[in-house]
Amino acid sequence: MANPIQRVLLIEDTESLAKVYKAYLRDSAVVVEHVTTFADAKVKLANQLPSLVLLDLNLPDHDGIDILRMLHNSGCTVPVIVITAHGSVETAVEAMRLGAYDFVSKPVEARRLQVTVNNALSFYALNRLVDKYETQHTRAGFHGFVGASTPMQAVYQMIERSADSRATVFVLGESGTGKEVCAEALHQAGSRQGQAFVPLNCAAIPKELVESELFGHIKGAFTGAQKDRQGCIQAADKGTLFLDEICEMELDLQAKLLRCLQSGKVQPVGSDTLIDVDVRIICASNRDPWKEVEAGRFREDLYYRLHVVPITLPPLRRRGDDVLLLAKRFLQQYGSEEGKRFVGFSRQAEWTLSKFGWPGNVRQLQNVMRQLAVIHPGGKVAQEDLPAPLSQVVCEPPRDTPAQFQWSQPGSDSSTPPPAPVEEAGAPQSLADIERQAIEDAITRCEGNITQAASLLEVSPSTIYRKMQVWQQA
Ligand SMILES: Nc1ncnc2c1ncn2[C@@H]1O[C@H](COP(=O)(O)OP(=O)(O)OP(=O)(O)O)[C@@H](O)[C@H]1O
Repeated sequence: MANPIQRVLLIEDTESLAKVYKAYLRDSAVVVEHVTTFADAKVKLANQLPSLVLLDLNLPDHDGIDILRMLHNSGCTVPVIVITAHGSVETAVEAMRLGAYDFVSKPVEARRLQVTVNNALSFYALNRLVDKYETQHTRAGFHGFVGASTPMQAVYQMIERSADSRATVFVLGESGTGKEVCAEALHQAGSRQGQAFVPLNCAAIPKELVESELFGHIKGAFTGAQKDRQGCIQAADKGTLFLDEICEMELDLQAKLLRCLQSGKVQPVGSDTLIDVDVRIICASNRDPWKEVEAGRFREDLYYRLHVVPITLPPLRRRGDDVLLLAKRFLQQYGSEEGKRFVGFSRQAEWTLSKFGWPGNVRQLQNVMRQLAVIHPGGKVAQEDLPAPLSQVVCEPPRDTPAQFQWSQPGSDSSTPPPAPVEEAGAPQSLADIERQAIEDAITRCEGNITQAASLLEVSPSTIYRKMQVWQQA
């Protein structure tokens, strides 16, 4: 297909020079439209954007740099080549700052003009192609993420858009959905990527030590503080601090964190000195932070300071075919670590994987695949090869009726379907019911020990406690 005609808008108040430039560009396969004033240029640009603007800064009715400023402020990516007789360094710098593609001093040589115009047009065409490709292309992964589902495309876009900002991102999502992966992606996709990424899990550290972990301490600040120690905030200076499980932070510490964020200064425990820091904060929680505010466990002022850009990670059960994409990727990875080659799953195994509720999300899927890679000899994985809790699921591939699951009774042989016909099996269960049943079953099997049940299901105990709280309130 022939290339479309490229339109060049020439903004030049001297008619004779305009004629010269048009002559120079005669062989460049462009149509040159010429205006002599700022006002006419504005009208032309408002009617139709050209492929390129050739701009003389010295116009009779206005400073030409304002054309550049106008295009820049509107986010327009049309390349602008600035031509001026008054080629001062300041003007050149200002023009470049406003996004000018090139800066050409008068008298303009024919070859110089032809080369810069042709280069700018190719550059612009390429940029448009990349933009088109990026918006149309569905990504099967992004930084540490694997996933091509629509909800994950929205997550990738949010990460891309907020990566370069200093605004705090609050990552929300159930346990194991990839909140830390998201924080790292935000760091890697942004301009702080070469600097430190410091994660701090506020729930994993004894409460009395969190303050010193965050702000650092000086020697003698408390018993056991034998030397000065830098905290995470200082360690993340110029980079990113990831505060995981932020809702677990004590209220008095929340107040100190807020002061630090507002002042941009950190005060180590036991010290009078305030130290300047430049840190981008990303925080995460698997609780709803606003509910924590309402319950009086999270400061409202800190909530507003942190909850600037929320990114919610969908649970794995809402990611459609991503389950299989992830399962295959993990199995391949762990299989090759075990020196085995896997060729995928049987149809029924795929169906079970994709219809299972995955209460522990990607982390649980990861662990199931790791287990499979160890216990399975390699090749194709069948339904009966799937480890617990999937092995306990009797599933029936869909016919005309909705998908259905049952937990097999103790003593039954899951490797020998045939699955019960839908009518005999009772009413179809929702995913929430299946998840509840799985959790209750695990708790019974572990004789009420929540920690053991959590480890059996590959989720954190707090996930189970949270679910139980929801059931009690229902
Ligand atoms: N989309 C994904 N692609 C590949 N790996 C993933 C994805 N999501 C999560 N993971 C992996 O799953 C595991 C759990 O992820 P991560 O720790 O980020 O979850 P989390 O939401 O922070 O969990 P928690 O709330 O329990 O802290 C990690 O090993 C991570 O690498």
